[in-house]
Amino acid sequence: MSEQKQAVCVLGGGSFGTTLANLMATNGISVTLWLRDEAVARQMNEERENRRYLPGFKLDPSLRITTGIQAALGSADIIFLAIPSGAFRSVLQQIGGSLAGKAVVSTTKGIEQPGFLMMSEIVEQEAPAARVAVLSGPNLAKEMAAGALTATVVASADEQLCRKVQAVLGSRTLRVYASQDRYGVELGGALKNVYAIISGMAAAMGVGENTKSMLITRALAEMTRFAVHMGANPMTFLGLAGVGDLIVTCTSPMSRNYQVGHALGKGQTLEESVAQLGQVAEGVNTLRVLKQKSEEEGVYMPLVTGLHAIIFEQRTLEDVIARLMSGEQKDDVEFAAFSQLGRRETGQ
Ligand SMILES: NC(=O)C1=CN([C@@H]2O[C@H](COP(=O)(O)OP(=O)(O)OC[C@H]3O[C@@H](n4cnc5c(N)ncnc54)[C@H](OP(=O)(O)O)[C@@H]3O)[C@@H](O)[C@H]2O)C=CC1
Ligand SMILES: O=C(CO)COP(=O)(O)O
Repeated sequence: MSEQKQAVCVLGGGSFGTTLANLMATNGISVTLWLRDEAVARQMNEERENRRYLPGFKLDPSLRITTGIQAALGSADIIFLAIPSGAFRSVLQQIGGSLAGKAVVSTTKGIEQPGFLMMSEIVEQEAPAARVAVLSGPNLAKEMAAGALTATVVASADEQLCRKVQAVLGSRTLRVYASQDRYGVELGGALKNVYAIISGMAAAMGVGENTKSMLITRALAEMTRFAVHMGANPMTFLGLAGVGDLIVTCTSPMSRNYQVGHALGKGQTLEESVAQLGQVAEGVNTLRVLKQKSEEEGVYMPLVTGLHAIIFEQRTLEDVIARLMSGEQKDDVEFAAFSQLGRRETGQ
């Protein structure tokens, strides 16, 4: 069968699932989008628009939308998961047995606790006979839906699977790059959300351009330090799924994590900020998980520690900033990090 005849299923009818499904349907791929909410599915089928999560974008006439998860899987060869991390495992548990031999691509940017598990590791547990990949990169759903030129990364040790995903997703507006560092690509996507919250907060405080640049660059140093400690390839963090995604979410008010940070910086509580958003901001949970893991592993992460202190330990912004600025003065680029190339990637 030629790659163009692939059948695809997308699980999750939020902004990203809808965007990906629609992009592939526009490419001429046979796509079924599954979502759990009957009323939203009915509205989408009637009006050919996802008014709840992606208002203003018309859906391709060929895109099928259903709330029947087994019907959605049908004969699909590739299944994309765009379910928030908190619900990811429970959705897989409904269908794990049907995924043997299928390609399963996680697009979710979060971490499960306990276990500090990436979403692809949950796929391996719940659907052990599936072929697994992840998709990550600077991919604001609304911009992709609007046809903005965009690049993303598909990562898997299974090169043939990467080619399959490139074939169904790549288009005149979307370039899909391949990587073998699945762990690093996935970790990059999850970690940057925390720094997007910090950047949104800084923007709300009216900080200068030097400060914004310092934050993004030190965020990259901090996330790379952690990732290298965990066995990811540091070079991955210089790519689209690292610095690329960090830049877009730390600078764009379209990022939901940035929006939460901005609301916090304007003095709202965490509960108010999240409720006002009405969509998922994975960085809040990732912050909790990362703070705990960095302490267990003894990895120095002052930005994570500082944000955690503000959000969860009732410390003032002024106090945290004063501490960050008076810490020991260290080296700029930690070249030692680059001497250990991806233990997880090379299986060492
Ligand atoms: N939006 C973006 O720009 C991008 C998002 N991502 C990642 O994609 C993932 C999904 O995010 P996104 O689409 O943006 O989220 P949204 O907040 O836009 O939508 C969440 C979707 O998940 C559904 N959902 C929640 N819980 C369940 C459940 N238990 N079973 C079935 N469906 C459920 C919601 O359904 P309901 O309405 O019924 O609650 C809704 O359709 C996140 O990890 C995010 O980080 C990655 C790249 C870009
Ligand atoms: O991951 C994203 C862009 O790459 C989306 O970011 P937000 O979840 O912060 O909107």
